[in-house]
Amino acid sequence: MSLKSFEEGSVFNQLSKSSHQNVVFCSDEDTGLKAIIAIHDTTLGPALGGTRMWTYSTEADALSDVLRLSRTMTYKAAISGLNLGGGNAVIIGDSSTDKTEALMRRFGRFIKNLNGTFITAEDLGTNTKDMEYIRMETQYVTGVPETLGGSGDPSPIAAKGVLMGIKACIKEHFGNDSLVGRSIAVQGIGQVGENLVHLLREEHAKVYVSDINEDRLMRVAAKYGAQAVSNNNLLDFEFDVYAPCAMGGTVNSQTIPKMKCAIIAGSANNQLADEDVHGRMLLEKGILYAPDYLINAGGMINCYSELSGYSRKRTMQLAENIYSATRNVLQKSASDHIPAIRAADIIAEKRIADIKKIKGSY
Ligand SMILES: NC(=O)c1ccc[n+]([C@@H]2O[C@H](COP(=O)([O-])OP(=O)(O)OC[C@H]3O[C@@H](n4cnc5c(N)ncnc54)[C@H](O)[C@@H]3O)[C@@H](O)[C@H]2O)c1
Repeated sequence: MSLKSFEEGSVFNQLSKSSHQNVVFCSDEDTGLKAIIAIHDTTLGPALGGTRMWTYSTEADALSDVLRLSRTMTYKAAISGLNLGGGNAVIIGDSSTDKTEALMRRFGRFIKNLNGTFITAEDLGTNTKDMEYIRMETQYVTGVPETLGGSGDPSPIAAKGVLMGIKACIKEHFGNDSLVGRSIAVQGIGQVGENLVHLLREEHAKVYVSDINEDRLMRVAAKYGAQAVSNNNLLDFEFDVYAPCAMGGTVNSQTIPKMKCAIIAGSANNQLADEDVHGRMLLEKGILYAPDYLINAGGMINCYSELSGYSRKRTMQLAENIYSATRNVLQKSASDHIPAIRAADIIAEKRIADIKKIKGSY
């Protein structure tokens, strides 16, 4: 193999194809730290993104995840009108056995060395305690506990944003955004899902819930007066809205033909298994899709607010803006006859290009 060609999927192959501004590999033998920080774009501001700790099978898998996640953060910030860029970090390891104070603080030193171009927050496998350790080494971290001046748990804000996305879709489809009597299936009733069920019931929607955790399913169903549905045949039922709030990839070539819902709008990241293929399939089937990175931006909005002095009221207002942003995307999707995810990408890319131009002019 010549030095000019890289093996498909290899670390160098992925880097050669990516459009990231900076990718930093962090390694420390003493603490066992192996991490990658990817900064995708800082046109709009410093790159903000979570730190995920996960047992990746290969280093190439870890790189692929961090490149994809950081790019999504760029689009999420851009479409939400935030003055932030997109970045993300992954630590390779088992969060239940490999995580130590020293490892998190060593990782914090790597973030410090990036001089504010990357700001992190919690993600899968990390929590507010870990953010506290990072904070001991650098100021460039959000999501620290409320007792330390942070914004605390972002999931109520994330759920509020998803509610706004659902209401915007309901308005587009039914002509008014009342949720009274609308049927909504929430798949995954964890931190975001449970908050969403609460908000939906307050608006008198008929809520159906499913989760792989039976105890949680029964508890949440009873607490909010929702109906529990088996996770295996959730898509066999007819709902107005399917709200995926667990894992990604549930909207795919196998599930779309079975779907009887009018709308898909939930918090899960990367809901479409393949954005191009499945975005187009939804458009052709007439199912409205609220782009995941737009309506689940509440977590990022929460971090953004923390950076500028946290105010719950202002944060809620920013989350409420997701309603008009979703309506813009759906209208562009309808008028240009393009998938909603593509319409969202175009709007986000235009904001970045416009700001890049004005930044280049002084
Ligand atoms: N927490 C946030 O602030 C936030 C912000 C933006 C996006 N998200 C995304 O929203 C989703 C949910 O996040 P969360 O913080 O509520 O997670 P969580 O871990 O608290 O809850 C996930 C729930 O989904 C259930 N679940 C897992 N696999 C399932 C399956 N196959 N079918 C049905 N249920 C399943 C789990 O049992 C759990 O109850 C994730 O994709 C996350 O990336 C979260």
